[in-house]
Order: sequence, then structure tokens, then C-alpha cells
Amino acid sequence: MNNYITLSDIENLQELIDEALQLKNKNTAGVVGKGKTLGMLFFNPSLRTRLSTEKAAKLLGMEVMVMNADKDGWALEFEDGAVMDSNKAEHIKEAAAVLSQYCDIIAVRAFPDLKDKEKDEAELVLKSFQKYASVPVINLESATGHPLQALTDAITISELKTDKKPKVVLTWAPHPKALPQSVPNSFAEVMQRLNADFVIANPEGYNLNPSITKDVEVTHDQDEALKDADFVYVKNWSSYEQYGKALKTDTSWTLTGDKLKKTNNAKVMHCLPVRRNMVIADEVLDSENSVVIHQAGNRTFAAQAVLRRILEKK
Ligand SMILES: NCCC[C@H](NC(=O)CCC(=O)O)C(=O)O
Ligand SMILES: NC(=O)OP(=O)(O)O
Repeated sequence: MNNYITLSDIENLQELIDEALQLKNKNTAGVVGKGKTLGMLFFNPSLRTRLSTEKAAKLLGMEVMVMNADKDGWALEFEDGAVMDSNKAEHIKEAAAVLSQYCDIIAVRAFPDLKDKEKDEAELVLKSFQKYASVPVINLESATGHPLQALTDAITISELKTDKKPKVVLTWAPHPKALPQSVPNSFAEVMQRLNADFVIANPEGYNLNPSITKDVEVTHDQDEALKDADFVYVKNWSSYEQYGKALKTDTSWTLTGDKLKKTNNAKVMHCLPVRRNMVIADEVLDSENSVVIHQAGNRTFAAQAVLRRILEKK
């Protein structure tokens, strides 16, 4: 693997899932990363991605440097040919080239602004790092995708499924803020590559980018979708059609214990952080059905499998 920017960088998904599960079960510490450095730049907050990726790198023997790039770094200019006469002190051309002197792999988190669809879809921050860095780049959640999360989700479903072809429902849930579509986009992508009966439930106005969901069944009837589900993946996202808008914040789509009763005793997933009693009710998060902590635990092994592939250039 040369980079991990999108899920399309994974050629054989099942093979990578198996590798991650082997790493988990053997708790393999490696030496493949000895003498190598991972640099992580965060333009947005993080708990899981930051610490699980750091842990994964250290398990492989790597050194890790982390920077809260939005707060501690110079404000970066990404426009080619810009006259830098305002608040941007450093151009990505120098920043990425310099970082490539210090790091063997660069990992970047950069959320969308959710104001201009075209601009967000151009993935300027991540793509500029990729363009101007001379080392591999990893996506730690970008404007349109979160492929490390999606790999984790695929690992978790493969590990916990009892049916060869489980029914998996991705359901929208309310949130007071406008959130990226990155997590549901990547989840929808990864589910199309797994053997599952996959359905997306969201209110009208919340359909995801159709070029990502392709011919996945999309329904506006949450109750109907939840029937007999084996896995329920809960997530809020802002509208794609009315780009970046939070159109609905009432709790009628919150995943409650009553709704869970319609499922086949489903396992409940969420990437976290989760707003309790807004996105998922306490009674669900605190029940045996919730696998969100287990899921977050798998972040380390997803990151370890990806880092190892990049280090081994396999
Ligand atoms: N990386 C996991 C999710 C990150 C982000 N959630 C958030 O920003 C939640 C923030 C809040 O609840 O205030 C998202 O949905 O893409
Ligand atoms: N799920 C996830 O990416 O969590 P963080 O935002 O805390 O990294």
C-alpha cells in the first residue's frame, strides 16, 4: 500500500480484515517500524483516532510525533499562486516537504467546512499533503471519508457476525450540530464490499451522495429498516442535498430501546463520540447490545494493519 487516502487503496478487503484480526489475537509487537517515524497532524479534535493510531505505530516499533496543526502550527495556505498577504504564514508546498524530512509517514485529519460542496469534495487539504509530501499519507478523517473507521467497522462486523450474510442497517440519528458525511460515506462504501444485506435509513433531505451509495437500498422509514436487523450502525450527518444543513434535530429518529426491539437483537455500533439521548438512548448504549467500546478497541488493529502494509510496501 502506498497511501491510505480512501477505501479504494485496499485491494483485498478480506485479506486486510484477516491481518488485523491476527494482529489482535496474537497481540503481535513488530519491528517493521523500528527507526521510522509517524507524524500526525490534526486540524480537528480527536480521541480515538489520535490515540489508537499512536498506539498502533508504537506496537510496530515506530516513533510518533503529533501536532494540533490548527492551534500550534502556522496557518497554512493551500492555494497555488496565492499572494500571501493576509493571515496564512506558510504554504503547504514548504510544510509538506519539510514534514517529509522528519517523518516516514504523514497522517492528517481535516474535516469539511460544510459550506461549499465542491470545495469539500476536492479534498484540498488531504490532496495537497499527498501532492507535496514525498512520503506516504494516511487519512485520519477528511472532508468526505473516514477509511480507518470504515476498516474498523468491517473488522468488527466480521468478528461479531453470527450469520454469513447479516442484515446491516445504517440509520441517521439526530444531533444538534451539522456533522460531516465522512463516516457514513465510508461505512456505505465498505458495506458494499462485504457480504451483507445493507440498508440505509434516513429522513427525507438526508440522502447521502448517490455516487457513493450507488444501488444500496435507501428508505425514509426507520422502523421498517430496523426490522430483523443484525447490526444497527447509528450516525448523524448533515444534509448532502441542502449541503451542510442540519434540517431536523427532534428526537424522533433517536435509537431507543423500543426501536431496538424491532431488530433481531441487533448489535449497535457508533464510531463515537456519541451524544447520549440525542443520537442513542442511555438504555441502548448501556445495554448488552451496544458494541461501541469493542468497536473503538478495534481502531488500534485497523491502524496497525494499514501502517504495516505501508511500511512493508505491500
Ligand atoms: N471521528 C468521529 C466523528 C467525528 C465527527 N463528529 C463530531 O464532530 C461530533 C462533535 C459533537 O458531538 O459535538 C463526525 O461526525 O464526523
Ligand atoms: N471515531 C473517531 O474517529 O473518533 P475520534 O474523532 O475521537 O478520533
